[in-house]
Amino acid sequence: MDLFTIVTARADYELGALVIIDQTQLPEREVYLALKTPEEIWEAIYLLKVRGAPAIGVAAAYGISVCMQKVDEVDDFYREFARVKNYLASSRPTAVNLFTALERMEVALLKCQGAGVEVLKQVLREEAEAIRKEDAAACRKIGEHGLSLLKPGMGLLTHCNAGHLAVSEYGTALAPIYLGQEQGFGFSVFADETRPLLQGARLTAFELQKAGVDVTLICDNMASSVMKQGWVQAVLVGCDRVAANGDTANKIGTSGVAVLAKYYGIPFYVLGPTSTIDMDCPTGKEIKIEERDPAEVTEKWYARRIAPEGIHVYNPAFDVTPAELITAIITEKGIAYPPFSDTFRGWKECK
Ligand SMILES: CSC[C@@H](O)[C@@H](O)C(=O)COP(=O)(O)O
Repeated sequence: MDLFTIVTARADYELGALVIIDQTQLPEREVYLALKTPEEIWEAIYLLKVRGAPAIGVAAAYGISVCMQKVDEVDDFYREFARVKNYLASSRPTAVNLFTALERMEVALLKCQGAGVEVLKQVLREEAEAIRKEDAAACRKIGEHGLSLLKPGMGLLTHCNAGHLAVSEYGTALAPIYLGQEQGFGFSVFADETRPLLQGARLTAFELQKAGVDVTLICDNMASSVMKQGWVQAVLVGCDRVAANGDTANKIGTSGVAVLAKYYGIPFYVLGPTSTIDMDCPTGKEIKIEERDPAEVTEKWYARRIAPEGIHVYNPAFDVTPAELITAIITEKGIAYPPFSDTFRGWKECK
């Protein structure tokens, strides 16, 4: 698929850079950035130039690997690794993939204590690549499991962007849609624009249109109207962190869509890799919700300021959908139905 030629994040070791497509410039321009320092990588994650839970994890893994290729003293290696790891981990708090990817890189490194610096660099390169490949493979499986719950001709609704740009290849929430497209399912998809940063309008609409899917963009406050008219038979959303009880953090506005789906009797599906399930987080209450710059609400993306100067703004980037509103959670390992925790435990135990 033409869409899949877009590279969300990759390491270019000759250039000494993490290369990403700048998602803030989509859909107008497909611009790639070569990020060479921890500061540039931190800023790209913070400013959502690379975003989406798995993509942030992959970018951080490649990013730290690229930065560590420049360290030649074995004595400095572990100290510098810890410094860059902690720094990158401070870029965004909610998506667990950022932390698990960086932890995995550290574990790989710690297994090689006593090795020479070239071995350590190689280990980081391999681990980062393994993280990306596992995510891509998980997406395909998520798509297959998700598609088994859908029927040809269905109307679907999605919020934010959990597609190719947020992971790689099929994405998570969009994976059944891409697989269905390949198999002639003829879905019609409603993409919520997703205020305030418009990931739905800028990214999901772009992706689905490029893939030839029948997609209609709606403002967030139109979801109830399209559901009421019977145009939506299932909601598919991604996730940034799933607590052990199934409470799910995803882009702000997701919980509102879940409430609407419950009201209209529409199944509400959460799709993501098992790496997004955080068994150390018992419920959604323990998930840290990122709060962002008020300017994202008052002026960003608009030609002029749209709110009075000095207005108080509350700008949480995510919200938590309670497990009781979720019909099923679909991962690469299968489909979990409520109560979710036993299934999660089984998945986590058999790695
Ligand atoms: C497969 S991506 C899943 C989630 O990360 C996605 O739905 C989302 O909320 C992204 O938020 P963002 O702030 O754009 O990083």
